Amino acid sequence: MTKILIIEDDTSFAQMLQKFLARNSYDVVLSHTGLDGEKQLKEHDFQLVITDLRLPDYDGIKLVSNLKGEIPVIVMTGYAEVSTAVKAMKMGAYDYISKPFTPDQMLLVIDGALNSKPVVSREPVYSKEKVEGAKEATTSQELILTSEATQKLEEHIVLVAPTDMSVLIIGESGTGKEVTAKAIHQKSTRNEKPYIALDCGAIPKELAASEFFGHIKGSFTGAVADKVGSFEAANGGTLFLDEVGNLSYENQIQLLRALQERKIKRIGSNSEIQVDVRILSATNEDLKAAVEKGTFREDLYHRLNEFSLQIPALKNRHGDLSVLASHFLSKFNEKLNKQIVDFSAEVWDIFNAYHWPGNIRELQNVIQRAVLLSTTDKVEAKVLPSELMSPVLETVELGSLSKADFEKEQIVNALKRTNYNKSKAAKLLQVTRKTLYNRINYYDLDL
Ligand SMILES: Nc1ncnc2c1ncn2[C@@H]1O[C@H](COP(=O)(O)OP(=O)(O)OP(=O)(O)O)[C@@H](O)[C@H]1O
Repeated sequence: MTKILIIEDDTSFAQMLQKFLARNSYDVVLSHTGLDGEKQLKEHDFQLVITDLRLPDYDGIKLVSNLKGEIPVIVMTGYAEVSTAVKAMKMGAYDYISKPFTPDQMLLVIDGALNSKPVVSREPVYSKEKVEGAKEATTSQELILTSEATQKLEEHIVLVAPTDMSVLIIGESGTGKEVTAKAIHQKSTRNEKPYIALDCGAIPKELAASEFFGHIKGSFTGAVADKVGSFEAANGGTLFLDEVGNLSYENQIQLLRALQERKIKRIGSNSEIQVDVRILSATNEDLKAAVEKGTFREDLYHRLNEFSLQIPALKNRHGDLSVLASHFLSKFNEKLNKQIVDFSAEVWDIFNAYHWPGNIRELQNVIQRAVLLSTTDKVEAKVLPSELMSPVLETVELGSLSKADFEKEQIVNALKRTNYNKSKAAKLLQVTRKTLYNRINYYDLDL
């Protein structure tokens, strides 16, 4: 029986969830504090953790980061906490679910998490042995790029894919860096060889070398059997290093050496193994700035970045939004056995006005939830999560210049949505009319 740990300080809600999941054949252990949750994790083997993000004695994000991707984690968030949820996902959480949610939504997210790939995906997605499966994987992971903002990106993918150049894929969380990496592999001459993905953000630094290069039994405490590292597993094919900016300095040196010499040694072994691997990597932080700050090695940066692809945030690719939304609508219609034909005009307006901090992943989650909850043949606004309805000015520090563009966009969107009625726009933004006027003057918005 699958064992799940729920960490939630609201005891009656936690018990309700426990009963529901027990009826669905899950073995659930409850913890009402972060510290007790940690204790339970030490004492039992869980296949999944579901945790509230705000615990009185503990920060859910810290818990996610401590687990380092060893067990999938789903975070439960309250109203308008998407940005924190996105942060949790960057730290390695599998997914988030916004309260209030229906039991069926929870089952869907649990199902996804339990079937998610482990930190190191050993599955050669497009290997020779899996030609049959490869087609399936391609359709389910279809890369949609249709807007002007992504036209160049598509051209660049087509040009760089057949080469052996290492590609650095840059973009916010959920913009599609991993699907882009898979698409490059698929369009390359290595597409019948393995594709291995390694999440550098989720491996503890002491284990990174063993993940990269493998080890032999007994070479360190915990090395209970021989292990093939990602370089060897990807030999002849492609190695995708996700969140590469999170590698420790020491791990950066080890990686650089392997890339320069094209040879590796398993930990504890003296024999060198020749490897032929194409490296794709991804980052959601500014690696150039990390180089300037001295936290990321410049030589490694240039090795990884023979070519770079910048994936725009969803809010900057509105031409793609409608195509992506329709794509996810048919995907979830099929998955959930529904026949919803479209979104209402109001829903389209909301989609277009929203800033999508979780990018395409968030859009996909919103549509999955909407398809599940819809009872008519059109998705209506009432089945959308509440955070989409109210722009999140309150999470933006007013006056912070780094957030200026975002804030300007929020103001313009709110005004458009209220037909330029400043009182209504101020209400929507949850600021006073006076603040709104001040911000309009401050930004010199021509309205
Ligand atoms: N262009 C796209 N077309 C279709 N689906 C997409 C596209 N981009 C992303 N997706 C979907 O959105 C989800 C998130 O994509 P992906 O995991 O590639 O993002 P990411 O940028 O690697 O995120 P993270 O930085 O959090 O790892 C996936 O389910 C993916 O299939």
